[in-house]
Amino acid sequence: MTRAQASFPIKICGLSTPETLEAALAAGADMIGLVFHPKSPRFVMPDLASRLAAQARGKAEIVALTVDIEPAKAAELAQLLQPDWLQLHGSETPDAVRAIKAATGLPALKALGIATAADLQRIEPYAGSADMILLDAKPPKDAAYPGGHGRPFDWALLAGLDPAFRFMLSGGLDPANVAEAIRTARPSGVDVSSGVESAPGVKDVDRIAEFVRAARAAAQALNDDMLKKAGKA
Ligand SMILES: O=C(O)c1ccccc1NCC(=O)[C@H](O)[C@H](O)COP(=O)(O)O
Repeated sequence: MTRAQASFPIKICGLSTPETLEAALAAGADMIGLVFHPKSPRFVMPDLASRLAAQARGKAEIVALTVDIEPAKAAELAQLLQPDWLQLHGSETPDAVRAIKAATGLPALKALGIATAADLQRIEPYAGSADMILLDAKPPKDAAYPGGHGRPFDWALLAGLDPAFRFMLSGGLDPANVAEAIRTARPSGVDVSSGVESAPGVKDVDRIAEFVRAARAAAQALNDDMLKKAGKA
């Protein structure tokens, strides 16, 4: 079990400079995401990605974000970057997730876009393949890339999920709304990109620190509440 699977992971995605990565590490982020989708404003070239990964290694889990990557390419990326996780943010089927995992030996964080209650039925087929599910907003119809658009979805849709199901929540989270999102959706972790930026692809060190602080406090309050309800506090 990785650190992220054992705790309430807070992930800062789309980091692309040593300074903003340092801010995420100093704030106590558990996971940092590097985006390998060329159409993204957060895309990092392999050389820079390797340097950022070296900076983060041992301090936070490194997540390589890909979109519909072929297993052989994923194996090359895994060899180059030695990440702790692959985030699969395209339309990868459960079989594709299995093939990518077999080629890389890495755990998979599979992103699923949620807009309506019917979308929740897409979770179950990944039970035997993805190591963690990330429930995200769907991208705008004409989007050039499939994530990181800063759009929230209706968190109340998740209230009926089995409390034992561990998932990460993302989509339009920011320092001001993350506490409410955690109270409503009761996720096992959170992920942010746009909400800690001043412009697409430009991370803001103060917003990163505020986000981690707010998410950590809300996760602690959620945990206290669950212990209280279970009669353990
Ligand atoms: O961030 C991107 O540019 C990106 C490109 C292609 C696929 C996914 C991408 N981002 C995903 C994320 O950053 C997060 O996992 C998540 O969707 C949160 O994004 P945001 O709503 O911007 O906080």
